[in-house]
Order: sequence, then structure tokens, then C-alpha cells
Amino acid sequence: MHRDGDLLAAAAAARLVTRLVDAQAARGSASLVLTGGRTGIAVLEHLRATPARDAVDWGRVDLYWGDERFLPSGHAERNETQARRALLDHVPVDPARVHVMAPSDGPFGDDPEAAADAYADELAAAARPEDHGSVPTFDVCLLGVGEEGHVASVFPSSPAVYEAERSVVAVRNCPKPPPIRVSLTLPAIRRSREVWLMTTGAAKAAAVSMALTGAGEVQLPAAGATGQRRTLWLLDSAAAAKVPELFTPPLA
Ligand SMILES: O=C1O[C@H](COP(=O)(O)O)[C@@H](O)[C@H](O)[C@H]1O
Repeated sequence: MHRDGDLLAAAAAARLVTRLVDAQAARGSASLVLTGGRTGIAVLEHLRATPARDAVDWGRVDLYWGDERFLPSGHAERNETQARRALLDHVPVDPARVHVMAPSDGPFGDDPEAAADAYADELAAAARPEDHGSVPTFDVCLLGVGEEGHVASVFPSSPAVYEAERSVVAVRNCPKPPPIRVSLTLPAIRRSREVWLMTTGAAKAAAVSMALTGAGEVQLPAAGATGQRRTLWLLDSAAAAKVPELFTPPLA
């Protein structure tokens, strides 16, 4: 737990440098799933600002998105646009390793189902035999958490939260604008070695507490976002306010 959102973002950025460097040392490359939202983008801004970012070989990082708002390319509300402005335009990424979800004016036109299927194919093409399936094992999956407990664009009691087969789905009638999105599913998120759930502010406190104390993933998708090796909650004190003491170490 961190005193405020800015400290949380700085700490998460520092952790991420270490994690990516370690993954590259162990496997030659690292894979990272990016999130949209205030905290997720703040982490990327901190990453841009820290000199330690140069310890990462950005040309050997595979970048994916947990979800995307289905809007035209370059739209200010696209998670991709925000991530590029915050970080990706400032570090030497390999464009072939930046796996964006298609925009609404892209190769699939205004068809989010086709965009989702294409992203699932892209994930399947990146998976290796040791991944045992059609999704690569991501080193770190970053996720924001919505007030009602959504992660990526998997919303409570929505069709996406029941998806057990597909790795990527189109999301329609999304309760948070914009209404059409493309999202990884919970089974795809759970292919990550580490899932980091990051959120700030009192409005998130109830969702965080419920996710940590036994809520089901249909009612609270954040509860179903777990990593194979580690599930890390990065919170500020306001978002952690309702979490039982048992779960909260002293302030960092
Ligand atoms: O719309 C979205 O919202 C969530 C959470 O955003 P926040 O601003 O409340 O942190 C985010 O995780 C997701 O990627 C994004 O598309």
C-alpha cells in the first residue's frame, strides 16, 4: 500500500523495470500487457521519467493490451494512443513487437468481433509450445480496477465474464464509455506469470475489499484476475481503506 497515487505509480514503475530486466536476463525477452485508465497511464509516465528505464532493452519487450476502446486510430481515448504518448513514443520499442488491438477504422472496419478474433489469432501465433495453449505466457499483466470491479473490459455479469474458451472478445453495451471495446478474457489474463492490479482512490475501496475477501468473479471480475506465480495488488491508502488489516502491510 502507498500513501498516494503518485507514489504508487512511481513504485510500480520501479518494480516493472526490475521485472522486465529479470525476464530478459532469464528468457532473452520480456512480455508485458498494458492497461488503460488513470493509474495504468500514470505508471507509464513514471517509467518514461525514470533514468532506470534504460536498463530495459525495449527492443526485446513484447507489448500487448488487456483491453482497448474500439475507436478510430489515434483517438485520444484509445488506450494505445495514451500509452504511446506516455511511454512508447519515448523508448526504442520494436514496432513488430507492439501488438495493438485494431481500431474502428482499421483492417476490420467497424467490426469489433473481427478485431477480437484477429487479436486472438495474433496471440496464438505468439504462443510457444511451452505455453501449452493459444496465449503466450505474459511476464506481467497490468490491470486497472473499475469502481464496480471490472478489469480490462470484463464487466460484472457481462457476457465477457462468462467466456471460458476464447482469449479475446468484443464487448458491446459497455457500462463505461465508450460502449464498444475489445478485451482479453479472464482465462487469457490468467496465462500471465504475474498479474498486477493497480488502483487508487476511495471510489475503488469497496471493489478492492470484496475482491480480496472472497467475491466471485462474475460479480467482481477483479477477483478472477490472478497470475500463475503471483497476484500483486498495488493500492493507495484510499483504495485500501476497506481491506482487512490482515492484508495490508504498513504504509510504504
Ligand atoms: O476504461 C478503462 O478503465 C479501467 C480502469 O480505469 P481507471 O481510470 O479507473 O483506473 C482500465 O483498467 C481499462 O483498461 C480501461 O479501458
